Amino acid sequence: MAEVGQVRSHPPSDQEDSLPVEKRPRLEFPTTDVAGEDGTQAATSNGHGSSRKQAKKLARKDKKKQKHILPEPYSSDDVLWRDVMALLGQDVVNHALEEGSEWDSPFEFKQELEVEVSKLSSNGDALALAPAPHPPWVIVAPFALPGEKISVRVYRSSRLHSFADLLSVDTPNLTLRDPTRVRCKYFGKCSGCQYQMLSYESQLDIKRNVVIKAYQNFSSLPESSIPSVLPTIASPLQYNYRTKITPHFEAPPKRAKKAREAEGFADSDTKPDWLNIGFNQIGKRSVMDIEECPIATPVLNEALGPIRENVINNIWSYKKGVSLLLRDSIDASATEAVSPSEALDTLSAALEKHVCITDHKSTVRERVGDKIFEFPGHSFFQNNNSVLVPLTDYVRDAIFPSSPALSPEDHPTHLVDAYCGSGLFSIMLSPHFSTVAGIELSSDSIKFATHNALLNDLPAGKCTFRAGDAANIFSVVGDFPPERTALIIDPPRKGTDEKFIEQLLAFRCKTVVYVSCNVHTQARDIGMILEGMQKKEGEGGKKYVLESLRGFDLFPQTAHVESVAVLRLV
Ligand SMILES: C[S@@+](CC[C@H](N)C(=O)[O-])C[C@H]1O[C@@H](n2cnc3c(N)ncnc32)[C@H](O)[C@@H]1O
Repeated sequence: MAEVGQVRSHPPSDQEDSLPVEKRPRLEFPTTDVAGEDGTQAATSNGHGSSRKQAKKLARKDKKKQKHILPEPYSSDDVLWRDVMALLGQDVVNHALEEGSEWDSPFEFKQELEVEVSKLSSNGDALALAPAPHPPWVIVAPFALPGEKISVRVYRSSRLHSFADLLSVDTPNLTLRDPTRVRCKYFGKCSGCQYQMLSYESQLDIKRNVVIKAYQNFSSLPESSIPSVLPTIASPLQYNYRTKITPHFEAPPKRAKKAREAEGFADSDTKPDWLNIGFNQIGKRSVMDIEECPIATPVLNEALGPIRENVINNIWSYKKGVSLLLRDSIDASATEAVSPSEALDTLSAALEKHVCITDHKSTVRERVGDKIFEFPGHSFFQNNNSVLVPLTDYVRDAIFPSSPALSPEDHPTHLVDAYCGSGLFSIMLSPHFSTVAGIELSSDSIKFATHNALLNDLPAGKCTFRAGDAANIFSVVGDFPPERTALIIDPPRKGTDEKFIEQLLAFRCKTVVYVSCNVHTQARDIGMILEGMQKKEGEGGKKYVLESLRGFDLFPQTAHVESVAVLRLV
C-alpha cells in the first residue's frame, strides 16, 4: 500500500503551483451584487426612508462598491481584462467608463443565453459578445472555440464581462474541434486542461498568439522593438508528461461527522459521497473526484489508486483539507544496486525504473539528458521532463549562436544562473563554461544544486551556488567579464523586480536569456530592461535588443505557455 506521506493544508504555496492542475482564483462578486454604485443617487431615489435606514443602505452600497476590486496587474484577471477590452474596442470601453456603467451587468445570476464565440482569451477561455439587445458586454465560458455557437449559464459578473458555465456547443467548429481527441473522462469538468479537443498544432499556434499578445499588452515596447514571435516548440510528450500532481481533498464536514456519530462510529471502506479526492472543478471552488489523470506520468497514475484508498480508509482522522504530493522519481534503490563494473545498459535499465514519491521531505531523482538531478519532494523542479533537453539545448544555442550575432572568439565563458532552483540550467550548460554561479532563494534547493554538481562529476569549484535573493548575485560576480558572461533568468510567476533589473543594467553582460512560466510578467520585465537601457545610455553606446522570442510547450492540453526571450547587447 502506498503511503499518503507528508501532507499539508491546501491550497499549496509552492510558487509554481499556479500551473494548470490547480485552483483558479475566485473573482469579484455574484451577479446579484452589481446594482448601481453611486451612493448619493441611491439615497435621493429613496426620499421617504428614515435617515437610519438610509445610512444603512449607504453603508451596504459602500460595501458593494469596495467589492469592485480591480485585478492585480499582470494577474490572470488582468490578462483577461485586456482581452475583454480588445474584444469590445477601446471606444466602447471608454464610453462605459465615462458613464460609470462598467460594473452594471445586464445578466442575472443563472441567466441562460446563446452566444457565438469570437476568440480565445490568453487564459484559454472562450470570449463572446453578448447578443443584441444587450449592451456591449463579454461572456467568458470554458471549453468552447472561435466560431462556435454555444449555450451558457451566467454565474458571476465582473467589469464589462460575465463568467458563464458552458451548457452545450450547439454549432461546433469542426475545423478545430474533434471530440475523439479527448483522452480524459473528466475533460470539460476538471479545471486542469482546456485544449484536449484541439489538434496539437492548433494548441501550439494558440500559445504563439498568447506570447504575441503578452508583448503587445504588457511590455510597453514599440512594435519595432518586438521581434516576430517564433513558432512554439512542441513537447515530445503530449500526454503522460506531468511529473508532479497535487490532488487535494477536504476534511470530513460537520454533518458527516454527526451522521457517523449517530451510527455508532461504524467504519466503512467505501468512499463517502461527500469525499472528493482530486482537482478543482471548472468555475467552482469544489474539488472533483479524480481517479486518473492522462497528462500525469504512468507511475503517478498507478500510485493514485492506492493513495486514494489510503485516504478513504483514514478519512476520519483528518482535521483539515490536505494537498497530496505525487512526484515521479527514478528509483534510487534500483540505480544504487547496480555496481560500477556492470555494463552501461544495466545502469540505463535501472534509470528507467520509476517510483512515486509522496513524502515532501524525500529526495526525488530525475534524469535530464546525461545528467542526474536530485531535489527534495517539496521543492521546485520543472514538471515536464520530456521537454527539458530541448529547452536547455535551446538556451545553450541562444547563448552560443552560430549566426554572426556572436563570433566564436566572443563566446561567453561565464554563466550566471539567477533563480537557479536545484541547478538545472547551470549543470546542463556547465560543459560550455569555465565558471558558473547560481543563486536561489530556497536554501534546500541550493544544497541540492551543490550536491547535483558533485553527483554529475563537475570539476570542483566550477559551479558555485548560493542561497539568497536573486539581485544579490551581482555583488558576487564582480570579477566575471561582462562581455564574456551570459545571464539566465528563470523567476517564479511574479517575475523579477526593479532591484534585479537595475543591477542587470549596470552589469551589462553580453547575453540574457529570460525563461518564464508567466509570459505577461516576462513582457513587463523585458520592457523595463529595454527602456531602462535607453534611459541610461541615451542614444549612444551599446544597448540590449530583444533578439528572439518564442513559447515552449511545457504543458500540453492546457492553456499554459513557457516563454523564452533572448536579449543581446549590441
Ligand atoms: C521557475 S523556478 C526555476 C528554477 C530553475 N531555474 C529550474 O528550472 O529548475 C523559480 C525559482 O526561483 C526561486 N525564487 C523565488 N523568488 C526568488 C528570489 N527573490 N530570488 C532568488 N530565487 C527566487 C524559487 O524558489 C524557484 O526555485
